[in-house]
Amino acid sequence: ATSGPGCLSKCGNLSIPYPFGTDGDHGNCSWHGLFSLTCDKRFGPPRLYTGNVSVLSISLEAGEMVVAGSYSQICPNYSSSSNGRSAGSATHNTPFLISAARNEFTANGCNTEAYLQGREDWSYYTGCITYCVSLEEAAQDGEECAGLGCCQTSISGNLTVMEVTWRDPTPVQGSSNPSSSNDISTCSYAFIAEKGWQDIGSDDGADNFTTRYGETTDQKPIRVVLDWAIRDDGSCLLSADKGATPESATASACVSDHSHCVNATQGDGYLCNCSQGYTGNPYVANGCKNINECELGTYSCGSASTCHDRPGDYVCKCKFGYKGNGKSEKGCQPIVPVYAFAIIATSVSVLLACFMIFEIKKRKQRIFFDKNGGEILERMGINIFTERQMKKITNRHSTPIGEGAFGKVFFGIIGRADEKRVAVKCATLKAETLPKEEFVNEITFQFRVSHENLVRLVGCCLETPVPMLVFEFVPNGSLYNMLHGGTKRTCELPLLTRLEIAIGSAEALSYMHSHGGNHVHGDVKSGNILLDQNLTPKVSDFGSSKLVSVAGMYSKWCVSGDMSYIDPV
Ligand SMILES: Nc1ncnc2c1ncn2[C@@H]1O[C@H](COP(=O)(O)OP(=O)(O)OP(=O)(O)O)[C@@H](O)[C@H]1O
Repeated sequence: ATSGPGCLSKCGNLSIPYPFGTDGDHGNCSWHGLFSLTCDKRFGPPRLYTGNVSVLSISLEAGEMVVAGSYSQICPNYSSSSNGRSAGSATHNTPFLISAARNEFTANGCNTEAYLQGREDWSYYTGCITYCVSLEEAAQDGEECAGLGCCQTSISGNLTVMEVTWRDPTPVQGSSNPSSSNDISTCSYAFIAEKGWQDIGSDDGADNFTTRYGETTDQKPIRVVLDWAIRDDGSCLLSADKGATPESATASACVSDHSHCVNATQGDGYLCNCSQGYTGNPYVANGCKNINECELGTYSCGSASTCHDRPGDYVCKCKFGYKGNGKSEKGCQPIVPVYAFAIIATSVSVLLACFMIFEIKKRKQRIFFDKNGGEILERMGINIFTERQMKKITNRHSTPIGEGAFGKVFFGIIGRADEKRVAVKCATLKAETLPKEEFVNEITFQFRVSHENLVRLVGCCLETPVPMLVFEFVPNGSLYNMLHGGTKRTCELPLLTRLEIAIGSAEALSYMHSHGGNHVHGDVKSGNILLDQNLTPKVSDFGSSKLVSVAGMYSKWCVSGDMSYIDPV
């Protein structure tokens, strides 16, 4: 990120980010030559220097540089007077200032006063007094510097010149002279260093000063934090067309897209920062690069959302079935609320169950239809009704007109315009049907025979375990009811009518015996002789006992019929 070819981007392990650069042999690499560093390759690894001070690290974002500082010491054998050796530092005419926020002044020793004098006119003056009766009393490594063997104090900002001076402390009134009363013969040290530096152990586990009061050989470099900034180049300009927000502040050194200007931490001048969502070097063209938060894992998206990178930002897109903003506190909410899911799921299950019941019923109906020879009968032109049609015909079995051994008989109406009244026989007991072939023959025969004294078979429904038989409706009920039903009509039947009923019934039997081959009724009784509106007899149940027999009642003797009419032999 340096300004020209041949400029070093690294010195040893340290990066040299622009505006810093190594000038001299390699040309003008630093910004306006003001951030010039030198890389001393005589060391292995090479060391970076600003002037004669070793650079330890550079931070572009914070505008800080950490350098190796020096310390001042005074030892008893040098002098018992006030002035010892002193360490000074000067940063005037450089972009650097000693960071007041990040450094502090420390003095270690027993019975000593260390002063820090600063500013170019030496008008700044602060100091630290330490005293201890014995070294045992002095603050040890890691203990707080509170005056006993160790003292620390904050420093003022904007210091460009500093120097440490020493003086023996004035004896405490009432106590004996410390310098003569104790035998402490250690050296004292004073330095400016990064806050907390003294208490941070070095890599090999030893304290930065091996002992605070002993010889300071092989100690780690004292870390001093310097604030740097682009100085003498005006200050940040707020751009009106961008809403004059701090993020819109510009300055000539902030050349990268997505960068802005911020005021220097200390003193005049400014720093450049990459805008939020970008990182890199704002001092070079295109130096600020987008941060892919999704890849780095530095995003915070709610559980129902996924991270998607955007230039300078990221979005949390809600997963399928959710809506909202995964970045917001509310996060992504299900599009369909949970209770709606439950309702939908229940409805779907109910629908599914209904569909299955319907399917199972349909299959059963098909099985019975096939078993009862439905296809053959259909081909023969027999009226075959579906179970649904039967419900409609009987108006859901709403009008029962009688009950026999076989089951119940319901009144029904077929058609609308030319209404045909019918009697529908439905089995209520578990019954056995004839084998398919015989059943088909019998139905066909019943359907085709036609005699005015026979109850005509109109059709059948084959979708039930026992087929439903549909007969023409005979309005005056059975002869039995007419004779014994307790109505006054008993006396109303004149002899001639009775004879006509007997003749009509006999003609029906004769017809069946002569036209129907082996068709015997098997259950001739007054209950099976029905009377129409003209009291014309119509023999019913002819062959229907054959079509359907009640299991376990008659079939086991191979005899069908009413017990009271059966030949006792
Ligand atoms: N075609 C029909 N028209 C009018 N009513 C009928 C018809 N068929 C039957 N019924 C009425 O239904 C009653 C029962 O008839 P069903 O033939 O089932 O039994 P049943 O003949 O009385 O006895 P069983 O079943 O033992 O022969 C009859 O008594 C009659 O009143």
